[in-house]
Amino acid sequence: MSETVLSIQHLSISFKTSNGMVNAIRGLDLDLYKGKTLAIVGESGSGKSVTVKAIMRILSGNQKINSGSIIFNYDRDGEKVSEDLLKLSKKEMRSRINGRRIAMVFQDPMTSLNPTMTIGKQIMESMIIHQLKKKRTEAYQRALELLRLVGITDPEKRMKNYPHQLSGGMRQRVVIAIMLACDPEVLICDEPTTALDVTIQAKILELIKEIQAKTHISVIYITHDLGVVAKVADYVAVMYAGKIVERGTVNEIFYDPKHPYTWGLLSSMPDIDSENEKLYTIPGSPPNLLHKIEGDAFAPRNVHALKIDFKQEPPMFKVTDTHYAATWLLHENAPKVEMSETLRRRIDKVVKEAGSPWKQLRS
Ligand SMILES: Nc1ncnc2c1ncn2[C@@H]1O[C@H](COP(=O)(O)OP(=O)(O)OP(=O)(O)O)[C@@H](O)[C@H]1O
Repeated sequence: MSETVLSIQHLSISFKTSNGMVNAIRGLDLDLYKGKTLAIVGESGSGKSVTVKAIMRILSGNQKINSGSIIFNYDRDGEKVSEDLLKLSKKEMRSRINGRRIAMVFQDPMTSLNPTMTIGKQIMESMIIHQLKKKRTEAYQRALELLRLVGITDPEKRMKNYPHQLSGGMRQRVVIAIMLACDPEVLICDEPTTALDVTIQAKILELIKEIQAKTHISVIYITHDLGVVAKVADYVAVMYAGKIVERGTVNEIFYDPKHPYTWGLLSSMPDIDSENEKLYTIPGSPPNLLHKIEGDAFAPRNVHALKIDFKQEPPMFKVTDTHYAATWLLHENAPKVEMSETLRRRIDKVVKEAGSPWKQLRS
């Protein structure tokens, strides 16, 4: 296993609201490895965005970090540095980390672009702000190089364009170029293709993979689209109600999932033939995070729940060195419950058809 770039340990975050404290992240542990892609998946409200915003330290003012650390390991002038991002001031985050070493691509490219500035200027600005030593001519050459890297033809001409002169897919490419301008160690992608049409989505995903192969950047992908996960991820973390309930390599999560919630997510993902089939949806809805959760947060929705699930939270059981799941079904005394035959058959089918893209799931 490669080096750990980011390590989140025992993270707990609440938000103060007029109804009380929302316990959005309830003890989260997660590692990102150098040069690898980690996909964080889960239903809406499971805490994916809050997790990555905590890394960037861009949570809203009503946030309260109750405990935990986010250790970032990187090279600074040839020296290995290990810092807890939660201990840095906002100013330090802005000047040394955000955009410089950890960059984020959002769903809507316009949130990251300045409509009144040419794209060339925006890419160069990013380099000049963060790497003061760069000369303008050097920055110009590097901007051209980055536009080529993200697949933009005729970059000299494009440098003079304003964002509104580009298509949605092109804008997202430009955002990626801006984010790469400072050679960050980590790129966080928050549903970066959701706003784009399906063919453009595939191209952007391909692009991020190509860039990763060239630059060995580490990528965190947050999405509720398992089709995207199958295409981009090396590792997958499944989130439910502010916790990681299963994590493993992409193969382990797709072909040997252990948590009933992961079974549910995989079952609700359409394959190419299920166009006219009624898709499975996980019964019930996620818990209200304003209230204290007894036992396993997924228990009320889990048809395989055991008595203990309603009383005691399951620990992370080890399946392999890379695969862990928080379900009492993995306890040695638990009854033997496997994923349904239908899901097994579907997964087998998809494995056989590997390479054929699963239809995009959008919820
Ligand atoms: N500023 C805030 N104030 C109060 N609650 C918040 C705030 N931000 C997030 N939350 C709550 O934290 C929980 C996790 O939200 P988060 O946005 O991380 O979910 P998500 O998994 O990213 O969902 P989606 O896929 O819809 O983006 C939700 O219950 C949400 O309502």
